[in-house]
Amino acid sequence: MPEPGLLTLPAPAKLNRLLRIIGRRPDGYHELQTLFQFLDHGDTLHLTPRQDGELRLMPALPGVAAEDNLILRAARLLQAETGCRLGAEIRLEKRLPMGGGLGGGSSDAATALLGLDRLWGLGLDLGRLAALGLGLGADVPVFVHGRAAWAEGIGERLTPVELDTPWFVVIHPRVAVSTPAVFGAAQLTRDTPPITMARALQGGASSWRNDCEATVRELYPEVARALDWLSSRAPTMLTGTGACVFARLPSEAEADRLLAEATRHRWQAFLTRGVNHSPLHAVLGR
Ligand SMILES: C[C@@](CO)(OP(=O)(O)O)[C@H](O)COP(=O)(O)OP(=O)(O)OC[C@H]1O[C@@H](n2ccc(N)nc2=O)[C@H](O)[C@@H]1O
Ligand SMILES: Nc1ncnc2c1ncn2[C@@H]1O[C@H](COP(=O)(O)OP(=O)(O)O)[C@@H](O)[C@H]1O
Repeated sequence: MPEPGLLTLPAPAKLNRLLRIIGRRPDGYHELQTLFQFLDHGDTLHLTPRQDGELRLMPALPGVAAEDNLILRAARLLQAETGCRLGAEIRLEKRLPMGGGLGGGSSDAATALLGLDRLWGLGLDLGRLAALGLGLGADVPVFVHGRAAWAEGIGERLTPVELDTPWFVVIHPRVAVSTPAVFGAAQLTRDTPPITMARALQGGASSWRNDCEATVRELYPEVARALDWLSSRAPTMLTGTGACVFARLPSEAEADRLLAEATRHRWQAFLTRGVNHSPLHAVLGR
């Protein structure tokens, strides 16, 4: 028997198919140009309403205090913003590595915002939920809108795009990368000339690069080893500030063969496909 009021929702991963750092704002945040695409792989959230207004999250994530968990922060923000007096019981099935550049925390937060909006009958539009989400992290708005996107600013100015949808073999080099450490590194290049979205799309996947790669290679030798191994077999990039690296394959069969080889070499890896529409929005019908 399904639990009454239970809502089970995906929190998909993302890849940065391209990432250019074109400047730094006075507040220290970096101005980016990036292409976000979702994956058909991610975390799952199970939400049930509570009448007493309490928020409970299970299980705890190693190294993350409950109050710092982006799911609880999103839930509290929504309660504060709307005056809603309902609460929720939230169970998180965590599959995405933390600090992996796959946006797991941001995606969990977006799924909590959209899921609780539905559970509590709030009816907020995506623009308002995205504005709330931006206060939790630069990557949250793209997950709220649910469309693959060309992003500018710190990642909040979004234009929906339809990208190619290859199969990917993603390797997690078993190290957590600190996003502030990469953005704070002296050697990071911050002066890549801006380009138009049209030019970026015209260039196609073979022209896309990630400006964080050289710095992440220097700071995290495990990531450099994964990039070297994978790129000798298929076109490969770093996602976000890492740690995950991904190879792009034209067919599932080729991706399967590469995954098998990666596993034999004891890499922690998985196979997935790029999707331009978030599976979260498909489930919610938004
Ligand atoms: C760079 C990206 C690309 O997708 O990478 P990943 O973190 O997913 O690897 C993201 O924009 C990251 O977004 P997110 O992880 O939400 O970052 P936030 O929590 O907002 O910021 C963490 C810290 O990174 C730095 N930061 C982040 C984003 C940005 N455009 N410029 C920055 O300088 C700031 O020092 C900030 O305090
Ligand atoms: N629900 C959550 N899932 C993952 N990380 C979270 C969550 N809540 C807070 N965090 C914190 O956010 C950090 C970045 O997480 P994550 O989004 O997984 O990585 P990235 O931004 O590199 O893709 C984690 O190291 C953790 O400290």
